Amino acid sequence: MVTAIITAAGQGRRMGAGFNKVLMPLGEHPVLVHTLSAVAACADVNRMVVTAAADEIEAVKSLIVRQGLQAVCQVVAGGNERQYSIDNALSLIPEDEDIILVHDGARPLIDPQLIKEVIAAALVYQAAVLAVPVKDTIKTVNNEKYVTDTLERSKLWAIQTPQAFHGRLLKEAYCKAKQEEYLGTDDASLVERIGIPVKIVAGSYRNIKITTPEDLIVADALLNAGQSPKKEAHNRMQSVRVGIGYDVHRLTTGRKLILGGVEIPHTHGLEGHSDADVLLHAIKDALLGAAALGDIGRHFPDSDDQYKGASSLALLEKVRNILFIEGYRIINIDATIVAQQPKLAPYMPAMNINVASVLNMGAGQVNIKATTTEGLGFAGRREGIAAYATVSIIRGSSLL
Ligand SMILES: Nc1ccn([C@@H]2O[C@H](COP(=O)(O)OP(=O)(O)OP(=O)(O)O)[C@@H](O)[C@H]2O)c(=O)n1
Ligand SMILES: C[C@](O)(CO)[C@H](O)COP(=O)(O)O
Repeated sequence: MVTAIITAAGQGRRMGAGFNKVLMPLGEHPVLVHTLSAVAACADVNRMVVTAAADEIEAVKSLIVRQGLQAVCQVVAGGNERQYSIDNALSLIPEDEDIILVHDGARPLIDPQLIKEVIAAALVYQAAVLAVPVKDTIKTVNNEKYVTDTLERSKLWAIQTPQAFHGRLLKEAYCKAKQEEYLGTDDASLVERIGIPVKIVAGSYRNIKITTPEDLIVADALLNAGQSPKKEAHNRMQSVRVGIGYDVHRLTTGRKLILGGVEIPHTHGLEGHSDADVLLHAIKDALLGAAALGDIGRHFPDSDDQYKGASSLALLEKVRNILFIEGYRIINIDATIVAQQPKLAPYMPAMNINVASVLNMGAGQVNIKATTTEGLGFAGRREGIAAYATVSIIRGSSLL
């Protein structure tokens, strides 16, 4: 289960509007409504806990009801600092929650796909945050306003929210910070203090935090510009890449024949360390290849017992997460199975659905086909089955 804490209990002092900036209008709705809608649009988030100032709880509850989110959204009173608000929210979340995600109510332009990516990264790395490379030169300055140091920009990233963590880990980090009276400006800094490495996931320059009055103007302009592919592409350095995968497994008796995650009745099955799903192996190699991330042997070595008999569909999901973490989305997959027997046509639709659903793709983005070799070669002699796959992926576009 994934719970998202949405922080909305601030006062908006730097905005200087005299009331909470997350309740200020942006386009047709208050800032907080944009944020809640974006988080609710991420299918990987199961429920939300929203922090609200004691005297704004009713206002926040009514926004939640207006959005029809009351079944999945709880409201909790905030504290004097962002960190204390989150501490209150944590007390409503079960000890064994898989992932707890924290997102600023004041970041209304978050792309639901980026929420998905940071959750996927947290599942793999325990702790993950969205971030973008800084654009300005950053210097440290002393109390007399003299520069004391110029930091090396290539190593500097501006940290955003959402930030996602294994549930127990975030609770432990908050507990330690409380005991030691440490006050951080983000959640990852609390986790860093207990010695856990935090993984960076490429964020977006659109994901601004509404803090001062000009931020509202910028957010309004970005909202009006919508999901302009040109702007988003420019911001996230769009690039399309292709990959190829090829695999062969020997046919043998006493094994199941599994292709595209579908068990196919046959006299023979494929030999292998995992379930030997030759089609999914070719697709995974193509995906990793397109992202220049090696191959399945590197990520899931057959010398490792945890992959003995492993489901290739489960490993395909891991490959998807690896690509998400690197900021890639999959455009399309085309694959061919080379098998003399059995006849595979009746099983193609089920294979197509399996691949598309695990990779969060539409059925029309995946094409699986099969051919015989007219009796020629190892496939023709029914000694083995081969599969070829080509894929294209894109980085830096929210179009898919
Ligand atoms: N005690 C607090 C302080 C902040 N927040 C929330 O945390 C997010 C980030 O905080 P910030 O931008 O600092 O908001 P404010 O505290 O409202 O702004 P300011 O610091 O200018 O007063 C905001 O969504 C804010 O509502 C919160 O839930 N509880
Ligand atoms: C968590 C955060 O949004 C990461 O950039 C930021 O640190 C919040 O700071 P704030 O002063 O509470 O706005």
